[in-house]
Amino acid sequence: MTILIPHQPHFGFEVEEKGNIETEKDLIYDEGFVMPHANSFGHNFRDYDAESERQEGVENFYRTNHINQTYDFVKRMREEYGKLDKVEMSIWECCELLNNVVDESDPDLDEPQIEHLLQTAEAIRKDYPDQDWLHLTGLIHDLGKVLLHPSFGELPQWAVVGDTFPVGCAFDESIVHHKHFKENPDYNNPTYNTRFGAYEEGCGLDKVLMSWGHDDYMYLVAKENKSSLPSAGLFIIRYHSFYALHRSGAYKHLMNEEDEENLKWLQTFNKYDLYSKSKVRINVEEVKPYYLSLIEKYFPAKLRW
Ligand SMILES: O[C@H]1[C@H](O)[C@@H](O)[C@H](O)[C@@H](O)[C@H]1O
Ligand SMILES: [Fe+2]
Ligand SMILES: [Fe+2]
Repeated sequence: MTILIPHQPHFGFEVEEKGNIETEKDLIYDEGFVMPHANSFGHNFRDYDAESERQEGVENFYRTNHINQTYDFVKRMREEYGKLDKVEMSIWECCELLNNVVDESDPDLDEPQIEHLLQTAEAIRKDYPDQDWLHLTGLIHDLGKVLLHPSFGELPQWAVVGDTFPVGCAFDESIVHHKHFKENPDYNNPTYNTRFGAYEEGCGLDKVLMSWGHDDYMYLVAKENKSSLPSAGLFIIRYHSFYALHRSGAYKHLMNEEDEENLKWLQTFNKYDLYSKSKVRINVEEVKPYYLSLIEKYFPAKLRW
């Protein structure tokens, strides 16, 4: 089976597809999975200009996010949260904790987070039954949102969720609500506001500081706790909110060869992350044993967060 994206703007990259589907009626396949044409609110997915009350909140979110995510801020957060001295818990305990947090940046989702995690993972599992690492990546990719929880200092939304982007070089125009960067102190700083800024051509994304949030934090948690997920899994977790790259093709000049390889998996993953968002609930108890077995395979029983 293949997930096909209706009315999808150009991706900027060739995405590996497992088949070609041309007409809308073809969107219905094997087990009846239908790619939704609209999100739960009746809008296109990721329509940041749709007029609604929810959008106003989303734009406010991005305004604060764009003003405050500076190079210095990101460095400080990476140092502080890289210590992993806040909590000790298992991956599943974290999934449960996440259920109490709300993501104010997302125009497509108002379901509890655990639903989104399982919807993503289960949709991938149907299409890629043999890639168990990718199922688990689906389950855990958003766990970094626990930073919103009181036991993590209750970080504000703008420091946890939303799309991410590099800091330390110019903010690309393709970033959602780009205009609000004008109020970011780095915007007028000549060290940080050029195409390369603090970086060099082909230096590799690992060298690039990304705006602070749930992606990079969860990557640090997985890496430091010695997860055996393959490099593509860690890359997906770390850059899944980097739409300027994986959707618009910006910042490619900072990538190295390994990034290019991993990006293919990220683009595959993104379809499931985005288009599986729906009101269809997954039976948690039914699928829990399967995911617990994957967690056991790729992670220690308790992790430092
Ligand atoms: O609003 C969403 C949400 O916060 C997702 O978890 C993140 O990965 C997306 O990039 C963002 O647009
Ligand atoms: Fe996310
Ligand atoms: Fe997600």
